[in-house]
Amino acid sequence: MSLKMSEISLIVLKMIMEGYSVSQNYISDIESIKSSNTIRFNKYKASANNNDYDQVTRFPHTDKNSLTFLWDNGVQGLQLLSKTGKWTEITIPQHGFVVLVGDILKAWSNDRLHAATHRVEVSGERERYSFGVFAEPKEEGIVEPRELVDDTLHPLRYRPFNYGKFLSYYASNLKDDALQVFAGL
Ligand SMILES: O=C(O)CCC(=O)C(=O)O
Ligand SMILES: [Fe+2]
Repeated sequence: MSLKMSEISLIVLKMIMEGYSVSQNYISDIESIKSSNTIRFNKYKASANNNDYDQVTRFPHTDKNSLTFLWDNGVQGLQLLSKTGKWTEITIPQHGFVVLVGDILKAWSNDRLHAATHRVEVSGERERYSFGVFAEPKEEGIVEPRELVDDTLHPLRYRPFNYGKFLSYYASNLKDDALQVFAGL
């Protein structure tokens, strides 16, 4: 499973980056600091009210890794915040999954890709279970946006940074603007 997921995450990563016509060298750099995937199960109580946060991923957040793959047990509840500030419910298809861009891919793409803020709200009587595979760089990997940068519309937005240090910084304050504060220019 983990090996297959690594392959899929690399294919999706490549498709996205090739869509932006970045050089093969750049894609190889991104690939070369790939790591294994972290896996997480989430459980959400049925009809929990909004103050009853039994699961931290109920809170609005962006994922701090590069790409996230999500499945659920058919009890919907995942919501994405649009750029215009509207929450939209996302249905994860029964035999499919949803891919979310995380902060690391946002940085690598020099903000061309948007890491959507998301949260979970469960209503109804059934518990929600979700399963996430989180593709991320090695802790010692350096995230360095070099391409997709130009002087006019897309000036460089992030300094090169170490993924492990970024995670430690986020873990120490849990603020969702961690990427901007830690590495933003
Ligand atoms: O349960 C979900 O659908 C979302 C989970 C999530 O956002 C996460 O694990 O980071
Ligand atoms: Fe998430």
